[in-house]
Amino acid sequence: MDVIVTPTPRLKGRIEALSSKNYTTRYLLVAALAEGTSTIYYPAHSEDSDAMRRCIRDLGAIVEEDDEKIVITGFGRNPKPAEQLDVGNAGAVLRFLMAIASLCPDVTFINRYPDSLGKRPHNDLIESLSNMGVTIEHNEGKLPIRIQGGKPRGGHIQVSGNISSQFLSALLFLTPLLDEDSEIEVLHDLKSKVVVGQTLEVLEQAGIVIHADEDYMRFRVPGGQRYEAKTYHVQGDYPGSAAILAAAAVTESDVVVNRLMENSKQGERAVVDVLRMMETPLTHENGVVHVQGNCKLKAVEFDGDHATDAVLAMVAAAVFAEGTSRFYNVENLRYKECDRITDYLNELRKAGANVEERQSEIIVHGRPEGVEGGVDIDAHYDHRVIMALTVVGLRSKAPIRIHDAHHVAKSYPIYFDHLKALGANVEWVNGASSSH
Ligand SMILES: O=C(O)C1=C[C@@H](OP(=O)(O)O)[C@@H](O)[C@H](O)C1
Ligand SMILES: C=C(OP(=O)(O)O)C(=O)O
Repeated sequence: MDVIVTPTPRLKGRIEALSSKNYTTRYLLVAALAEGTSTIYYPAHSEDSDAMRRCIRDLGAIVEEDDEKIVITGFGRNPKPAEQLDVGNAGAVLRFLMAIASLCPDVTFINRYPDSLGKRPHNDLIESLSNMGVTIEHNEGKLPIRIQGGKPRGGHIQVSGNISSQFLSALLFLTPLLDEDSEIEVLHDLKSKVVVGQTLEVLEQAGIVIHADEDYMRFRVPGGQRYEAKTYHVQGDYPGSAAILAAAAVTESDVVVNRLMENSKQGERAVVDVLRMMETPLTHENGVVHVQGNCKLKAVEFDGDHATDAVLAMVAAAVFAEGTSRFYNVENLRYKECDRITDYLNELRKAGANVEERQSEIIVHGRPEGVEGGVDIDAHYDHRVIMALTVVGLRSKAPIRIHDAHHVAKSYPIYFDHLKALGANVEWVNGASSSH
């Protein structure tokens, strides 16, 4: 399915932020790793969280749900031997479960998205798990991946952090269950460091003890621990809401988004500060962000690694800012659902934006007068590209058509419903290519 985004000068209304994808996948996992029954209130409903739910079920968790909650009876440290797992296009779900699958005799992760997740590298985690005694067959570090585990060894574990923080998070979920104590040492740089804070927060809520150095480069993990069954409440999602807030910033708007905690550990909450730095009129109080956009934005310089999943939305806002914006330290955007630097900037250029790339930087020469639009956009299987290009389309001179926009459901299936509720002119239409 495609979406046609027709220029929309005004947005107005109030929405509830969707629930956080990253917290939902983590709570599902720790609930599965506990032996009793846990309850997760207000879980996210998206392809990625569905992937985690499906896989923990395949590994033996009992999952029941109604409109407001999921109730899970976990398998503890004894997942049921599953032959195959299908994580869809979800990177974090794959990496976390690769670690947990090493408790199973023989599991293969299938390659259902060869042009997206199928291209992403997992070598760093494969190397760490192999050094722990797990046998792994893989396609040059990519899917399909077969894991023959059983009894991985703790001890001194090294993992590289310069491609993705998910490899480290995966080991933090696994090591408390091992017989031995572990010491995890992060090699090179640690990208998306803030997300590790979410992993540690959830582990602590699940009763797990981890001693982390302040810079998150070294961890001591006592072995022989048990995950406790608990009740969890999922907070609102900043990465998805970042696109809504950017849309409000580039239009004349009066938009309220509820359920965005000021003290959240989601790095993407920085979108509020960045929009403020860009001089968008807004307030953030008691979990409510209120944007009163006036179409006027100033350029900004920002270390994107603090808010990885909001960078594309911020770049979309910068397309209409006065001056040149720079988003630096973002190289690992190249290893996501698509190359979020080269592929994304190509689509932005088609729409008329003036953007440049460096290996680890995105530079935007703003066009406050608006961009031409009137083009077809390739989604590259990437929900965040779809959301960001929609923001650009709202302020284009002619409509843009985003092909295969249904991939927005990876994290935010109701994104276009929310935008419509705010008055945006967005319409689903049947796409010519149904193969994606
Ligand atoms: O741990 C997680 O849930 C995530 C970590 C980040 O990935 P990287 O660490 O690969 O940057 C983020 O971009 C992704 O959407 C979710
Ligand atoms: C990159 C993302 O997710 P993942 O790495 O889990 O596929 C994302 O949600 O933007």
